[in-house]
Amino acid sequence: MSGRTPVCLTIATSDSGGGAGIQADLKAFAAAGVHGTSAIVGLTAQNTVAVTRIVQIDPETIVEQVRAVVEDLGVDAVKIGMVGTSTTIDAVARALELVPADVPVVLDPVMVAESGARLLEVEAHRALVERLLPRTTVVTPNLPEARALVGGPAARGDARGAAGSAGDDAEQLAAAIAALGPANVLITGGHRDRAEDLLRQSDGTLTVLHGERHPDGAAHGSGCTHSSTLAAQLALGHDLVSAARAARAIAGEAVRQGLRDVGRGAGPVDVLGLPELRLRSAATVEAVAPSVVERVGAP
Ligand SMILES: Nc1ncnc2c1ncn2[C@@H]1O[C@H](COP(=O)(O)OP(=O)(O)O)[C@@H](O)[C@H]1O
Ligand SMILES: Cc1ncc(COP(=O)(O)OP(=O)(O)O)c(N)n1
Repeated sequence: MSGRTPVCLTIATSDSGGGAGIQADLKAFAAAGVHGTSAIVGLTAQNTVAVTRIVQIDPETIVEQVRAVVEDLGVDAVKIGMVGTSTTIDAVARALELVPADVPVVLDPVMVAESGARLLEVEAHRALVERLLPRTTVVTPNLPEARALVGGPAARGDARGAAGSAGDDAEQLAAAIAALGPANVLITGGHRDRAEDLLRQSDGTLTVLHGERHPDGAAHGSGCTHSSTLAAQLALGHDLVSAARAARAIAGEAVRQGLRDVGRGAGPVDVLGLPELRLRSAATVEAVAPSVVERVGAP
């Protein structure tokens, strides 16, 4: 990698609760040391227990946001998150034509929130498969989303699904999804017994990415954090297996140190290590600007 700061672009939806979506993506980019940019395709009124409203951004504004970023800052990797409707998917597909063909695209096929709300209209599944998967470098479904992509039961409205058993169908699902056009498939492990991610590369090679399962309770945004970290690692120039390993480790750590004291539902993951940052920023202000501290403290 050259000395230039890598730039990542998230094309996704805002989560007003700050746990998932655009907000999680920008935090994951920052944690990885890349510059984060965004094309916001929709807004959710969302907290840790519910999604109460979803609004889509108009298609031309979506395309224009991507154009503005590509033409000036350049893009080293793209992450696509919640896209919501087929009209938005169509705009995202048009916007991707502005991104150079050799730039990796990570697609997180977001369908259902941790709180249970549906985030992708059922009629939009087909558009996601037909318009976005063929331009995708790595698609990162969780197990229920993987089933839905190949037309399984999750497509009928239970995309959250049950945790897979030790003998779940991840390998067969990865092969079936690969046939739909993405270069590589990474089935994430949050819904699998051992929280193992499974990577299927374009040549059919399978790699299991092991990691500890941490107690649930603060996993809101784990999928967004995972896919954004993966995009950032690719932007940094790492090969796919190393990038997938880093994404598994960092998403797992973000769940482990997740904010169980924030919200009444599943708390947001913490990819930045906020308690440590709080301590560090207090010490830094003392160290670099004692006069400011004195002035703030003065009557
Ligand atoms: N409880 C957990 N402990 C450790 N890692 C987890 C846990 N839940 C999810 N992960 C990791 O976080 C990433 C996102 O996984 P997943 O939960 O499957 O996605 P989503 O949030 O889209 O449902 C994966 O790398 C997964 O292995
Ligand atoms: C606006 C928005 N985008 C994505 C999600 C889903 O986030 P994800 O990390 O995939 O999964 P959960 O944390 O919700 O399980 C969302 N809720 N909102």
